[in-house]
Amino acid sequence: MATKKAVAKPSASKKATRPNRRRVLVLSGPNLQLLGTREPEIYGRDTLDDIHARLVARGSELRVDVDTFQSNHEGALLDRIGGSRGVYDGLLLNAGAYTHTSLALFDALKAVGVPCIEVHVSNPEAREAYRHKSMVAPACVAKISGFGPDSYVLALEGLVRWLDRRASR
Ligand SMILES: O=C1C[C@@](O)(C(=O)O)C[C@@H](O)[C@@H]1O
Repeated sequence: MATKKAVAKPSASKKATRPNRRRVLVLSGPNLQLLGTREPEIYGRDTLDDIHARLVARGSELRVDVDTFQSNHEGALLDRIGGSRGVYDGLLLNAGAYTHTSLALFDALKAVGVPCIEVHVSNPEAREAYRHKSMVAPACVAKISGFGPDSYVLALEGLVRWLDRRASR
């Protein structure tokens, strides 16, 4: 008697396909090159290079290639965001003081539609009133702030979860 082999049907829950590797661009704005010596009681003692090294290491555990960029110039940040569509799966953006002023950064994020997590080392909402308003927040999928230099790594982990969840929908 011929026996039928059971063939497993793909279930809805198996739909999630995880891409092999992802690419994430980490952008830091004005004065963040001074981390390490800048008001350490607020920002801690890690340099931006320390943070970038940790992001690259965590990224390789998460199968994410991490590129990093810092600039004090709004236009340079805009150029990197503007060139990110189709190149990067996601962005992390600590726009520094431009967070509170830059309609142009908001517009750039909206224009490219690449998912972005807003990042802050400090917790701006717990500081001076002029830091409470974020121009970029409405163009971001989430925000991580107040964890010191760990904010960047937590934001990378959060972005990966966000991308995984989107891929499984
Ligand atoms: O430059 C910065 C750093 C910051 O973005 C942060 O990472 O905590 C917070 C901003 O208010 C400030 O202008």
